[in-house]
Formats: sequence, C-alpha cells, structure tokens
Amino acid sequence: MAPLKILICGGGCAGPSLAFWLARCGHHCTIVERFPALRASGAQIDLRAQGIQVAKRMGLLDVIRSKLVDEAGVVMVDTQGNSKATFMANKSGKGAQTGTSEYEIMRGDLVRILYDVTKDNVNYVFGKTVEHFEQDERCVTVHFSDGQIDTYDLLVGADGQGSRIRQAILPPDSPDTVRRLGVYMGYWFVPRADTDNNYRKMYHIPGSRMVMSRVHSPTEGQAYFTFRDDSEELRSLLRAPVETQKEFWAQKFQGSGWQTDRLLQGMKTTENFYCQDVVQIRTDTWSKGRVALLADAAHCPSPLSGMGTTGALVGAYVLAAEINRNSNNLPQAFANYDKVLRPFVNEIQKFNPLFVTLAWPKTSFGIMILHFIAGLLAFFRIPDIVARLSKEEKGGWLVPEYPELKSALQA
Ligand SMILES: Cc1cc2nc3c(=O)[nH]c(=O)nc-3n(C[C@H](O)[C@H](O)[C@H](O)COP(=O)(O)OP(=O)(O)OC[C@H]3O[C@@H](n4cnc5c(N)ncnc54)[C@H](O)[C@@H]3O)c2cc1C
Repeated sequence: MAPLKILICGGGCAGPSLAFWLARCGHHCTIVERFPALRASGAQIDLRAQGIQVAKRMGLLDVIRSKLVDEAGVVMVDTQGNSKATFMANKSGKGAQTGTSEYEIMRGDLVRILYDVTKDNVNYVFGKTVEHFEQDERCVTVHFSDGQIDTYDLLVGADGQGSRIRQAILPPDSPDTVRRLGVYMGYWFVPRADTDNNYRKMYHIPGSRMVMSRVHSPTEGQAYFTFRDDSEELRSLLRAPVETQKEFWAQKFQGSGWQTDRLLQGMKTTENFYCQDVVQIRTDTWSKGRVALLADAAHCPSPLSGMGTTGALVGAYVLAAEINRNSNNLPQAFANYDKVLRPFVNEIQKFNPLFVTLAWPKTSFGIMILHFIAGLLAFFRIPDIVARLSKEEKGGWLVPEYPELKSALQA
C-alpha cells in the first residue's frame, strides 16, 4: 500500500502519539502547532488504566518512569493545615490507581518525551495553523496561516478541547458538543516552601471554592485554584488578558486561610499560568470525509476525570492502526476507529454532576460533613481496599491487538 501524506493539527500529547505510530508504518506525517515552539508546559497529568498499556506498547514506559513526579497521596487539610483525611496512592502494582496515579508526570515532560521519539521522522512546523480547508474524494486542500496551500491524503484535528478542526467539520445544527461541568480552574507554578512535602494538599473554602497544592521538583510546586460556578458571565474571563485573570483569582481567594495567600503571591511572578472552564467534549461526529478528530478535540473527558492523557494515547493508537490497515479506504478506517474506541470513550466520560456539588461544598457545615465522611473512609482505608480489589482497565475495555503496529516498531 502506498504511504499516505498526513497533516496533524496540534502538537500536544495526542498529535505526536498518532505520528509516532503512523511514521513507523511508513506514512509521511507533518504536525503543525500553533504555538511558536514545542508547548511543553502545563501542570501535573496522569497516565492511567489502558493508557499505561499503550505507553508500554510504544516502548516508553521506562523513560516515562524516569520522569515521574513523586506524589505519595492526597491529604485534605483545614485552615490550620491539619490533616482531615489522607488517601495514599496505590503503588502495589496490583488493582486500580487511586486519586494519585502511579504514573504522575509533568505535562511538559511527557510532551518532550513524545517529541524526542518522533522528531527524526515527523516534520514539525511551529507557529503555524490551519486557516481553512476543503476536501473532495481525492485529497484535502489545506490553507495555512502563513498563506501556504498544500494537499494531503488526510487531516487529523489534534488541536485540543477548543478544536477549530472540529468546529469546521461538525454539522451546523449539531447539538452543543461542549458540556460545561460548572467548575473553573486556574493553575500556576509557585516556589516550593520549606513545609511542602510529597503529598498533594486539598483545602476547601466556603463559597464552593477549593485550593490544591503539590510539588514536582526540589524548588517548584503547583497551585490549583478552583470554584464551582455555572454562570455564563465568567466565560469571558478566559479571554481576558492574563493580568485581568490573575486579578480575578486574587480577589476571589485573598485571605481565605491555610496557604492561599502564599500561593497567590506565587501567581504574580509565575511564567506557567493556565486557566480553564472545566468541560467535556461530546460529539457523535469524529470524522468527515478525509478529516478526523483525535483525543480532546473529539472526546475530552475533562481534567476532573484524570483520563485526558490516557484518552489521547489510546485514541492515537487505535486511529493510527485503523488508518494504516485501511489506507485505501479512509471512510472504513474512520468507521472502525469510532466503533472500536467509542465504548472506551463512553467509559472515561462517565460523569455524575452530583460529584461537583459534593466535592465543592458551599458552606462551612458542608465542608465539615465532607471532612467527616472522607476521614471515615480514609481511617478504614476503604478507597485503598477498593482500588486493590478493582481492575485497572476502565470498563473492562481491552486495548485491541494490532500486530502490524508491533512489527512496525520492531522493524
Ligand atoms: C498548555 C497546556 C497545559 C495543559 N495543562 C494540563 C494540566 O495541567 N492538567 C491536565 O489534566 N491537562 C492539561 N492540559 C490538557 C492535556 O494536555 C490534554 O487533556 C490531554 O493530554 C489530551 O491531549 P491533546 O493532545 O488532545 O490536547 P492538548 O495537550 O491540549 O494539545 C493540543 C495542542 O494543539 C495545539 N493547538 C490548539 N489549537 C491549534 C490550532 N488551531 N492549530 C495548531 N495547533 C493548535 C495546542 O497548542 C496544543 O499544543 C493542558 C493542555 C495545554 C495545551
């Protein structure tokens, strides 16, 4: 079969994972990334469940292990920093992961790992994007932001939850694909304090607010500020200049106890600042003609799920295999991709809205109840026992075998 000429829009976690497999199968891949350089930023992400198996099949587990963040578990604290409940990571190698995965890694480190294993046989173009495209039964003609025009056998949108490729292929009357979960989140890096240890700290504040801190290096940590609000007005905050966004977080949390003021102080000078409306992407349309969507662009499960990166690695593996198997028949490739992956995606997107109400209590009384219940569960080690007795594979979905990908890797 003739190799395909493939354009992937987005050089985050999913785009390079897809190119990893396709390039090894002999296809010609170009990745266009809007950011002017490798966007190796972001906070701590985790690899879980079937994502660990795919990373293993990519031969990347050892290099990922060498970059893991040492996080022992999660502690809920009160205003004085006293522990109210502690949940340990399950590092026994048996059963399922708990809130802290065995594979916690900084997003920047994973992006760099994926870039390093693809840069020699994938063409990366930074500071450029797809302005628009048109397609017929023979090719996709892509118009780039620098005025260049080129044709490809296929185009993949791996451009994250706000995907412009998705917006271009979805039918105009398609139901709302962005499901807002009613939580806003801002996170940034802060200098590590002497009192910081390798536990993630979680501090609840009346007014449905919650702050988390974790550390990832001898000198640096991360602050996560979150609150529950499903009003529309705040959405414009995400489009405001960074200084306005910072002002917002400072006003909303200043003087709220525990270490919030120290973490807000760190925000003023941080170079790693990121804000988001917590959403899921749900759509029945993952492809149109010669254009397909991948990972967050197709099925972002939300950061609350801890499954975004796993979804990216697993989705890239399935899409690459189906494109490679059906390179003469792309509609078949995309239909198989949907059929094989959809049950896994349905599993990682399972979400009960009650979780948000319970996890961000509104009043001091609500926080007291949360601490009491969490304390009981932690005391009897219920999450730990449940995790050890559970299966890691989400929903029992097994990563499909594609022997040709394995052979391509060994070649
Ligand atoms: C800067 C950043 C920080 C993040 N931090 C966290 C975090 O701390 N915790 C967490 O759970 N998740 C985080 N995420 C999301 C997480 O990486 C993804 O949920 C997950 O890894 C799935 O990967 P993805 O490749 O689909 O999306 P992403 O990793 O979001 O990658 C999408 C890529 O596409 C690029 N892009 C977007 N639009 C265009 C365009 N029009 N043209 C070309 N390129 C485009 C983006 O710059 C990005 O490099 C972050 C994402 C980004 C971009």
